[in-house]
Amino acid sequence: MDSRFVLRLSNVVSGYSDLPVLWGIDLDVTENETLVVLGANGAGKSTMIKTIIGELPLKEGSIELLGEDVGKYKIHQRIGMGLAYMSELGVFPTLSIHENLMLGAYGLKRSDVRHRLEEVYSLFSELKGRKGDLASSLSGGQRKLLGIGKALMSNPKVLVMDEPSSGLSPLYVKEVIASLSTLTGTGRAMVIAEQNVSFLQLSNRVCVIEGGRVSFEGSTTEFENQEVLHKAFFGIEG
Ligand SMILES: Nc1ncnc2c1ncn2[C@@H]1O[C@H](COP(=O)(O)OP(=O)(O)OP(=O)(O)O)[C@@H](O)[C@H]1O
Repeated sequence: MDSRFVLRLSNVVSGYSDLPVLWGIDLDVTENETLVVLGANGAGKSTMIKTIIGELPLKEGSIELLGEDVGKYKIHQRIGMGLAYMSELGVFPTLSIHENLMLGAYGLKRSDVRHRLEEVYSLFSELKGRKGDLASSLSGGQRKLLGIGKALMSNPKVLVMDEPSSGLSPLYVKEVIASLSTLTGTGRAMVIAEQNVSFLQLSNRVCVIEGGRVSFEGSTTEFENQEVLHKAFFGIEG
């Protein structure tokens, strides 16, 4: 087993009923890497994220997290091993920013909690100034940041996100990208499923899903040099 891979999907087949949505996905993510998973509506991006975190069972294939086969592990077991999932559904509007972050610290030692809070507040200083405010008072972009901050409380090795841009205006998308850029190269791998190509600013590698299959996988530079893909996603000649 190659320890450089923090996450490895081999021949992953999964879906919601008897008919698979993902048809044999192979994908490796190395530590410190930011992988952006692109694809059109219905391509299978969310299904892939749900399968990685353990919300959907594997029909075939395997998933390794930090060298361990986690295919049969439940979500909480994967999270305990170093996987985190950013979801805005995990942000509770009637709780304060601080209380939301503390929910992400479940099971941590008190001294670790202090360190984790310091890191999250230093990454997202606008949350720090509003610790006591209800999450419901945050803007859409700030709510996403709180979701990311909450996921970071467990100090994950692999952070996965499903469309962090959804529902955000271009200005807030910029804000989220700027905040995520402070996370790149901090020893964590990030897997970001997106339709918004602005997220390529963050990525080292790109994976394109079409009809539940990987149609491209390579460096961001390679992706940008692929005229057909470039045109398909940017709508312009490469
Ligand atoms: N809960 C579900 N039950 C049955 N089929 C589903 C379910 N969720 C998604 N699908 C189907 O799985 C396929 C892939 O959907 P998925 O949500 O993974 O795509 P996506 O690439 O994330 O798209 P989008 O960008 O629109 O969110 C689609 O055909 C969709 O209809």
